[in-house]
Amino acid sequence: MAAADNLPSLRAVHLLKTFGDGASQRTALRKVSLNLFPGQLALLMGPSGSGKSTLLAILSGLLHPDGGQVLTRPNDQTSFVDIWGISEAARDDFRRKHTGFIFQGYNLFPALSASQQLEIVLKWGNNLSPGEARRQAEEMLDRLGLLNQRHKKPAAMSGGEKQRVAIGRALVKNPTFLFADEPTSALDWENGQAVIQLLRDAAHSRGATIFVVSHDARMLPFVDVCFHLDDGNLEEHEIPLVVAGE
Ligand SMILES: Nc1ncnc2c1ncn2[C@@H]1O[C@H](COP(=O)(O)OP(=O)(O)OP(=O)(O)O)[C@@H](O)[C@H]1O
Repeated sequence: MAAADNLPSLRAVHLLKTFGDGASQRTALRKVSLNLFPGQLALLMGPSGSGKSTLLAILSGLLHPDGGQVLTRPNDQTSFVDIWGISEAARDDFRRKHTGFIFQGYNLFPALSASQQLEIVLKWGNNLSPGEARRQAEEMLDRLGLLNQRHKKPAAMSGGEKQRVAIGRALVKNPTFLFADEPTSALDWENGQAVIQLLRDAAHSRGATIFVVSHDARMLPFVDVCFHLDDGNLEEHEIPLVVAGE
């Protein structure tokens, strides 16, 4: 199991979110609360339109909730930061220093090679020298089976290659929090399993808190906790006792 300590690294408290007005109003989250811990790989499942992407965006500091709090404790600090109670500049800084994202649409820079996509994060986010950034970028691409593709730009990559580059870009800076929206959707199961194993390693060996939205039930045996959203209501679900790969 995960090396979780007894204090959460991230707490959501009574999150509310509604979109639109009048007849077109949609309530996406209804008083959603959860605790995530250091070293934990958490999965969020639920039907289409149940609020999964909304919750991910609020937890990761990208979408303002209508009510409730997101309390985070980066790098095992003793006190919590309320990410929606600080200034926008402080929130941007928090995201840059402590969080990684894997978006559904990859969000790669069209003009940059696979290696440069990772190097830019290391130079900008972690202040590494160009040489060290390249070394760490290539090490990560190698783990993802992409070293030979390091000079390719997104237009020349397959969907699966783009997805793995996006995953490498999120993992390479060793974030405290990693948020992923359908990270295995463009992958066959062999590559999907490799990605899940990487996420699991990042949680269990480096103590990251990883929150993954996925429809892929094959992920279940690999995760430490599973939440289910239904029409904006969150429940924690039992996961299988046999943990894969250990
Ligand atoms: N920007 C928006 N404007 C209006 N309604 C929105 C917006 N974003 C989400 N919604 C609505 O909020 C609800 C939850 O949407 P959300 O995208 O969070 O669901 P989801 O579970 O991620 O769905 P999927 O699995 O299809 O990606 C839906 O009814 C959706 O139509």
